[in-house]
Amino acid sequence: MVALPESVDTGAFCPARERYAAGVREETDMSLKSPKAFFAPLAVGAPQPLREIPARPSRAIHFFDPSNPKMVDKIPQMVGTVDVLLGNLEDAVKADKKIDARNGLIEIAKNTDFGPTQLWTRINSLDSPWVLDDLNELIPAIGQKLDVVMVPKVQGPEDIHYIDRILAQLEAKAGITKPILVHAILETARGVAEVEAIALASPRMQGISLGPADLAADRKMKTTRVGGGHPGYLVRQDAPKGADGTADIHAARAIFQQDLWHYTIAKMVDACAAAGIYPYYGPFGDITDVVACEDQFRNAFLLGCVGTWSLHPKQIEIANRVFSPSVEDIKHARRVVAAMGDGTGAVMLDGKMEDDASLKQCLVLVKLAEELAAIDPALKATYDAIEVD
Ligand SMILES: CC(C)(COP(=O)(O)OP(=O)(O)OC[C@H]1O[C@@H](n2cnc3c(N)ncnc32)[C@H](O)[C@@H]1OP(=O)(O)O)[C@@H](O)C(=O)NCCC(=O)NCCSC(=O)C[C@H](O)C(=O)O
Ligand SMILES: [Mg+2]
Repeated sequence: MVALPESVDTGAFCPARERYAAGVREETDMSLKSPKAFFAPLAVGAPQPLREIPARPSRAIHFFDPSNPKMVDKIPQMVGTVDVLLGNLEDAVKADKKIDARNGLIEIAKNTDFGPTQLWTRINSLDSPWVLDDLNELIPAIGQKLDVVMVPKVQGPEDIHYIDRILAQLEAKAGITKPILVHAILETARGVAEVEAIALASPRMQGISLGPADLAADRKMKTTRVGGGHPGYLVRQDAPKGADGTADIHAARAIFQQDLWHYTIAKMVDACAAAGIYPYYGPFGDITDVVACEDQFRNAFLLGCVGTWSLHPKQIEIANRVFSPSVEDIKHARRVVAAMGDGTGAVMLDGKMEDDASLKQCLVLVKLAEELAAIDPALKATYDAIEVD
């Protein structure tokens, strides 16, 4: 039993202090060196870290500015139509609105029943004058309702360790019973180089999103956009031979625009999959080009991402559709599952060989469809109506 020092204020009830006073020290491990210590709470009285990140649907992480009354008005009616509502405190919120945004988020969180919709926030960057107050004020006020804290401009695992410890201290002080998860944005060159270490930095790590705009600036790419492609990043078809046998470089040739983000998304997906956490595409800034937005989202879905950001209400429907397996995919997946019986061996289906590896891919889709159907009644009805021939 450890007695509290005389100097400690024993006024208001504080669960962490009570536990500390009772000598509950063995639950934490300050060394952080052994694999066992990885799952120890980082502050006495903080909730036990999760051993597995729950697979909660998060097709669209919808950004809103809690200092913008027009956006705030729309939040209650968005509950249930989007998987994640994210109160953004960082970029896109004007400097003189930072405090309003933080207070606005606290108000919305307190006064809204989020039902099946998750509540996330994006805090200010770790080098900003606002981040410490963001955490100090949000966690005691609404920590029990916050599912995930998104951390921008993460450079390496040390940034996650820093947030991890502060969250544990604040959770303990506020008596929060479920651990708040952490999501990193991949938007610095060093962050990309360290993505595997970031993904493994804490049991709180829920996932990682691509931040193409800041990443482009940090890498000194020569683009001026928020995500999406670029017409100059292309491959051109070979020139046909001219009459003199040399290449006719002026002949009409097909050009194929390439994906600027393929390498980074693939690297992020591998890091997340290896760590058991979830990868996301980020923002698509051309709000009017819903077609290219859908293409970018679909590329990310096919590569392994589970969701994306939506910046405008019109992007929510696109994300929900693209990040839900199609009827055709589920129909095919169920046929393969049925045809593969106990899952071993190989069979022919429509002229194609199916084996345990293609079965496993099909099971990824079937499992995702089940998870989405559990929270989306319209999608459930669609999937239930599928008839497998
Ligand atoms: C992009 C916007 C600035 C567009 O806003 P606006 O011009 O007002 O659009 P509309 O007139 O079409 O809006 C119609 C109504 O819908 C409301 N609205 C708009 N956006 C939202 C929203 N996100 N959530 C809720 N409601 C919204 C408008 O207020 C209109 O209402 P009304 O007048 O009553 O009909 C704007 O959409 C916006 O600011 N979006 C969020 C931008 C954002 O969060 N950016 C930060 C994320 S991207 C980033 O940070 C980059 C990344 O980190 C990286 O590095 O890559
Ligand atoms: Mg950014």
